[in-house]
Amino acid sequence: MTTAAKRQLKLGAILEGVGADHTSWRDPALAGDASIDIGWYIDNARLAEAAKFDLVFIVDSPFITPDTAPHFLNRLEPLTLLSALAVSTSKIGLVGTLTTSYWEPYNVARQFGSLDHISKGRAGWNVVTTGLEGASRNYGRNAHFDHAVRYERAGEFVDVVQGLWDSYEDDAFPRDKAAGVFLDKDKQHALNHKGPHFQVAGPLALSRSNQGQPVIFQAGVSGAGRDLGARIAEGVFAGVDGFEDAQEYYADLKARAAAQGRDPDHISVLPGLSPVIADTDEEARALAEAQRGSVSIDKLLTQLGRAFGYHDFKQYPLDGPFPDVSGLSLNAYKGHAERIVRISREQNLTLRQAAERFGTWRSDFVGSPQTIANEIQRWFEGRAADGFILRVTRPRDFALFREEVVPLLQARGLFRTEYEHDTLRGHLGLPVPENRWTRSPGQLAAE
Ligand SMILES: Cc1cc2nc3c(=O)[nH]c(=O)nc-3n(C[C@H](O)[C@H](O)[C@H](O)COP(=O)(O)O)c2cc1C
Repeated sequence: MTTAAKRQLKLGAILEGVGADHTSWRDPALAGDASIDIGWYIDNARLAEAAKFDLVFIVDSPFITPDTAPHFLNRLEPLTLLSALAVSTSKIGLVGTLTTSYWEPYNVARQFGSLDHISKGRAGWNVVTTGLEGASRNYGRNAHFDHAVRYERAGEFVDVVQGLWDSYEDDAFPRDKAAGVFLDKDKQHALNHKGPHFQVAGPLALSRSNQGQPVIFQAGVSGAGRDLGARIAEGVFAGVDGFEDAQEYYADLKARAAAQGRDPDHISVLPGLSPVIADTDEEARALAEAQRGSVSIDKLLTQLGRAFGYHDFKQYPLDGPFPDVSGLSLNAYKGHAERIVRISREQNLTLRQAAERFGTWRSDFVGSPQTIANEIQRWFEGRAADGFILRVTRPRDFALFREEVVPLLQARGLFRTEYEHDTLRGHLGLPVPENRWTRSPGQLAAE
């Protein structure tokens, strides 16, 4: 485990345009088309880079309903968008979400491998299996893969992609003009994967980048999700519910990684962060209350239903107990749905209280810049987080965080004042993965 002296906070910025909630879009300072305006993304990626963030993060899902939150209703495809950001920035990491349920490993290996070359080693892939059942109907299926099958496929999918990324040894291309030798054929390798879900021959027509391979992110909550994250993830976007829940998640994920023979320091736990910042704690609390109060109960019930595959909670009495949903197939965002049910039962929440608690991002970070910095430090030093992923939408909130909170973290020696590396692996303190075809027999035997 890294000693406290060497540990540095990691900060990411989710670029969410008009917002994944139901009120940010009404902010007068936010253009209504921010989610489809490449200029908005370039501007905010550059602001995050100027504040020395580790990465920008693009979330995604291939299914919407009329009630979906504004940013998700009308947005750009992550990889297309990140390629434009790659040529508009020079240091910050570029992490995109792509589902393993409705893509092919060969294509995904090419796309993220290409982004890694275009960005000179700054690409990351947020591996999701898609929790929204409706996505299946956009890909010719009548039903979504069962949760357990989704994760089985996802594990094999990532293994194939990482195998394809190693198709060429790093010195496979001598490009010897005098001798007329472009490729050393002994250093090109076919994967010839044959598994329960995928058969992929390879090789991939793309060499490795200067960070070896893109960084793998994940956001599992359920047992299966955590096990997959512990095996493959180098960054985990954690959806946690307060400090104690975050400490439990952090300890559990690191233990699962160690149990699978991994260095727990090579998996960063990064909870989402939606701070509400004002000059004083009182003003910030009032602002948070006003923001929360501005979301209609209808919208809160819709957002609550999203974790249950957009189940319609409007059919139940608002001030009655959280309804019995045991008949629902929790095949959507299983971990989130199970946690909502558990907490609602444990705390005897009414449906209204559950909608207010889980229907919008609850912020544990409300206060003056000092208060926010203190709470970030408490989570970081209390091993509840290795860093955070800041949700970027309202300009004022992002500006306050960059200009008021980041300098406090830097003054405390918790966060970088300057980039020391050029790749995403470098920023995150991750090793460049050895090419499997050039590992020594001893290393292969040790695996
Ligand atoms: C902060 C955060 C961001 C997420 N972003 C996405 C996303 O962009 N696309 C997606 O399909 N799922 C996303 N998820 C959902 C996860 O991939 C996963 O399905 C969910 O956390 C439930 O985990 P489980 O499947 O292990 O129960 C996100 C989850 C969290 C906590």
